[in-house]
Amino acid sequence: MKKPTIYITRKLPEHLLQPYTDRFDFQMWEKEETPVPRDVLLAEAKKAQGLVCMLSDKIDQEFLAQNPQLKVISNLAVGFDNIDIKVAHEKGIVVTNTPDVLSETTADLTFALLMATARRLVEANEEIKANRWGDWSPYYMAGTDIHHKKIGIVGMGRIGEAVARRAKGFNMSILYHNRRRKERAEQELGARYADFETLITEADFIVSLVPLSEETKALFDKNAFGKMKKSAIFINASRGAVVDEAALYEALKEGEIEAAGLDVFLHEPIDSAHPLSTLKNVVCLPHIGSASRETRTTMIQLCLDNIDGVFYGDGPKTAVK
Ligand SMILES: NC(=O)C1=CN([C@@H]2O[C@H](COP(=O)(O)OP(=O)(O)OC[C@H]3O[C@@H](n4cnc5c(N)ncnc54)[C@H](O)[C@@H]3O)[C@@H](O)[C@H]2O)C=CC1
Ligand SMILES: O=C(O)C(=O)CO
Repeated sequence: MKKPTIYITRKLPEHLLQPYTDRFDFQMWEKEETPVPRDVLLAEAKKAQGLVCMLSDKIDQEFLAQNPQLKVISNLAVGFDNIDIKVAHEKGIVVTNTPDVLSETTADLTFALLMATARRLVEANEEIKANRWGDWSPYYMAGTDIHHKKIGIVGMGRIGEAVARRAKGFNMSILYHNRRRKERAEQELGARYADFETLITEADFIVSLVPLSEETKALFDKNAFGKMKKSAIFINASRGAVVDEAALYEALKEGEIEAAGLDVFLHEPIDSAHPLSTLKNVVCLPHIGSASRETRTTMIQLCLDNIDGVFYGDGPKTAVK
């Protein structure tokens, strides 16, 4: 058979594609750091039987209506809120994502963000860069403790559990909220299930690791921030849209909560003019949860293996159901 054409929406390293080139004809957007323009994506995808896409590509009804010939869409992410799964499935297109392989790396970053926010690491580093480090004084750059505090994890899935394992190592008490109770995690980690309201009211650190869906859109709103402790620290490593950003800004500015650590935003990328990045009590990161060299390589390989499985094997390793 003729080699299937696979369109890749961002420049990926040639050596990772090389093992598959006898079986696929790869076409690729030429830039690594700039997303493919919509018109190019629409034109190129029409010539392809498979697509490797990124979070920044909107695989919506319009795209899918124009590309019913696609057999597989392989998303370089575990989150798939950029893809209209229902419409893709109606058209018989297989959608795949990259679960598990990024869980530990994303949990490392989430916990690092929690620590950086609680202990004001970014602000402290800025003190030295701006030559403001003076004499020792008792409360200079004092943050808040992490050990023995209460963490509340909203979305106790693969990454949520990996964060809970890290929290256990810091002797934290662990609350979680999830669609389903997880008895195994409760036993292994001493985690306690709580409804959403109890979790946000009681936790010292509230960590969002819940996927973006109609149910979770703006889950963290004015009402939720109003219920948190004044000393609460909010961490978001899932998707920006689970937060009402204006409400978060108000809560941080008015001292309704103490601080926030954010890896994700409603409209990415943000810049220094974004209201949340102007606040001293916020640590902002440019969506780097899974960004280790090892994990990004593994994610790319999994994307390609999924496509390979659809065309030449027993199906994809990790299909979105
Ligand atoms: N910052 C970053 O770079 C990264 C962000 N992510 C985000 O993290 C999310 C979670 O990834 P995984 O842990 O692999 O997913 P997962 O599917 O294993 O876990 C999500 C958990 O949330 C729960 N959940 C879903 N809807 C809920 C609701 N309405 N209320 C309560 N619980 C609900 C599910 O039951 C599940 O246990 C991804 O969807 C993605 O948005 C993932 C990787 C990297
Ligand atoms: O995998 C995801 O969902 C991300 O956000 C990036 O790894």
